[in-house]
Amino acid sequence: MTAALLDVKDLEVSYPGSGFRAQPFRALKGVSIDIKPGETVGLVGESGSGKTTLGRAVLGLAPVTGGSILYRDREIGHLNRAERRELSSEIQVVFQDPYSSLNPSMTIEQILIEPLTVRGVSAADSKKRVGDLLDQVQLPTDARHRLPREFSGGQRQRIAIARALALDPKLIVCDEPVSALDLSTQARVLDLFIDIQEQTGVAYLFISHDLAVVRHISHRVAVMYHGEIVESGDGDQVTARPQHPYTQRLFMAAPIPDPDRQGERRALRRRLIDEQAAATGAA
Ligand SMILES: Nc1ncnc2c1ncn2[C@@H]1O[C@H](COP(=O)(O)OP(=O)(O)OP(=O)(O)O)[C@@H](O)[C@H]1O
Repeated sequence: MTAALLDVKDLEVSYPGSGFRAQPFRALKGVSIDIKPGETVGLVGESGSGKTTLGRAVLGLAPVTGGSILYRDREIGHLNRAERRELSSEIQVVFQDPYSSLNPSMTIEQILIEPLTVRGVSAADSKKRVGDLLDQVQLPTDARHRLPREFSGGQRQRIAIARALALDPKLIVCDEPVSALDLSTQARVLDLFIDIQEQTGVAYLFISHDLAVVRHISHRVAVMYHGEIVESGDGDQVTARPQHPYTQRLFMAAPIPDPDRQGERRALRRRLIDEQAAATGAA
């Protein structure tokens, strides 16, 4: 038993050649990363570096050609049907674009009930759960009868988060979930992610190209460059005193103060995660 919820080791992903690339393309080269229960690991990197590919691999959606992905000590490539079904509840995803990720013809209630119905939750329990989910993402309960187009980008992202939470996941892959939002909305949605984590103990793999966003939310940060993790560690260190030239370039483009107002809160959150993981590992 390890204390990690997710343990990725030496992961290789190759896309088959097609179109402009005749040869297979190695999108991930020996990537190792782990996430503890309740922890946020931020994944930062430039466009095309492989961040989404890693997120998709964790969701079982990328052509893995080597290495391993252990989720709660089980190799996700070797699960039977029942285990895969369980895994698809426990690992959820929130995408970047709140405009295209919600079915425009379904009401919010229908959107949130869908994953519950698939898992056989009764109609009465599902309706109650919708109320709880809207509450959790700080939307009014009368939102349930409205359509996605009646909401702003930030509110739609809250709905996407509520949908991801419907089945009580242990891990959410968040792929650039605030990149399409304006700055003040970004800050509120990031704080919502943190509040939800504190309430539920869910872990996040949080993908972003923005160092400040990743620093705000993450306990630990990994930097991806050309399909490899080139730097990782404590979020404050990586984001304020970067070592790799790529991270340094990012930092030069948008310096982040160190320490900042959130520093103490982050340090406390980090300590709690480490203590919990140590307790689990010892059990
Ligand atoms: N389905 C696919 N088939 C072939 N190549 C792919 C496929 N998906 C991604 N790639 C390639 O893999 C590399 C990594 O892509 P990926 O989308 O993981 O990067 P990213 O860091 O998430 O970029 P962005 O921030 O732009 O989303 C890119 O060179 C991309 O062209």
